[in-house]
Amino acid sequence: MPVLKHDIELPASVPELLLEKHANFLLSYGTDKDEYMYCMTEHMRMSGMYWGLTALDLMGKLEQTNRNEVLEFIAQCQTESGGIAASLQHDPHILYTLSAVQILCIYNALDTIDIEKVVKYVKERQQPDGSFTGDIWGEVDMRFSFCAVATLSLLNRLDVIDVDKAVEFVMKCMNFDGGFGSKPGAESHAGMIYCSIGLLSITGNLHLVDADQLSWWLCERQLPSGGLNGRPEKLPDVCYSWWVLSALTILGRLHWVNKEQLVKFVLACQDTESGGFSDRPGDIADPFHTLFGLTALSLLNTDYPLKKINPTYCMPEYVIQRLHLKPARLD
Ligand SMILES: CN(C(=O)[C@H](Cc1cnc[nH]1)NC(=O)OCc1ccccc1)[C@@H](Cc1ccccc1)C(=O)N[C@@H](Cc1c[nH]c2ccccc12)C(=O)NO
Ligand SMILES: [Zn+2]
Repeated sequence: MPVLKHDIELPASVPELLLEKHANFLLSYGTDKDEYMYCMTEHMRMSGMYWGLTALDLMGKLEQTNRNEVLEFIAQCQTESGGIAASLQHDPHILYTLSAVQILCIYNALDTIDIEKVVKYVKERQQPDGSFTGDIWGEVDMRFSFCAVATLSLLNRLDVIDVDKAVEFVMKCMNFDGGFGSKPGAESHAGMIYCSIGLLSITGNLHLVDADQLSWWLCERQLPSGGLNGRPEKLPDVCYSWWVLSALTILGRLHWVNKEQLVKFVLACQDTESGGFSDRPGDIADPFHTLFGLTALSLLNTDYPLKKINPTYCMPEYVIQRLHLKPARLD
């Protein structure tokens, strides 16, 4: 019987949090506009900026960023439809509309865009069955339901959609294992569980899930290396620390994971040369995994000097409080 290899060996010793190196990695990311990775990620530039800015704010480095340049870029990415694109000359999409609104909330600069037109664009995405399309081309995915509800709640405009129908569609995506997939019948995935629990947290419907069964499935993601995967039989990946831990925090069962082992795994994902975090020890660091490595350490209440992250919005807690938002949690 072949031994299935779904885990990795951790190095004997792992470095402490290299905070300054991670700040420099993010601050210098994208300075060389011709750099290969910078060009290859243009189609999700707005999300990339959200990952970098949120991570820098958690490390207390937001004042070292070029606020005016970012606000100017976001204003130029808003299209006639009201939706916001990932980059100049790209088409609007609900994923990047959320990322843009998240950045504007962090900078406390929502007046940079036409809010009424953003609200109209998001409202138009809702289908008769309560689901949401990502853009005008009609792809439905439960991720987009979370994007719609998160965006509208940040703008205090949840009144423009049918929230009950939105919740009804999310619950159709729940599986027998207590998890959630991208559509009714799709297999459970930690990222989708984050989106469904986040939407239920914002709309005050957490009573609809079986917290014990779902939390058990989430804790099953932890492997001997201490890392978490996104589905059974998959390799551990530092970004799944976020998808799993944020959902467990909202469900009031964060203490069910082995914190010490997970912290060791996350610290092992740091790139001691370039700075930043990679998905697994030894891989290339990127802004996406850097944000989710830091949010994991923030949720796990380590002694490192990081601001608190809000598990529902994946934004600094002080920003959510400034907006007077109180997403629900089970205690
Ligand atoms: C498009 N993405 C993905 O598919 C990543 C790929 C990956 C990274 N490590 C393992 N796979 N997967 C991913 O984000 O899966 C988690 C997930 C999936 C669906 C819904 C929510 C989260 C990543 C980008 C990426 C691509 C390739 C390599 C590294 C990062 C991505 O943009 N993820 C989205 C996931 C996400 C986060 N918050 C959300 C809120 C609503 C909807 C989606 C998201 C994101 O971070 N948006 O800000
Ligand atoms: Zn990952």
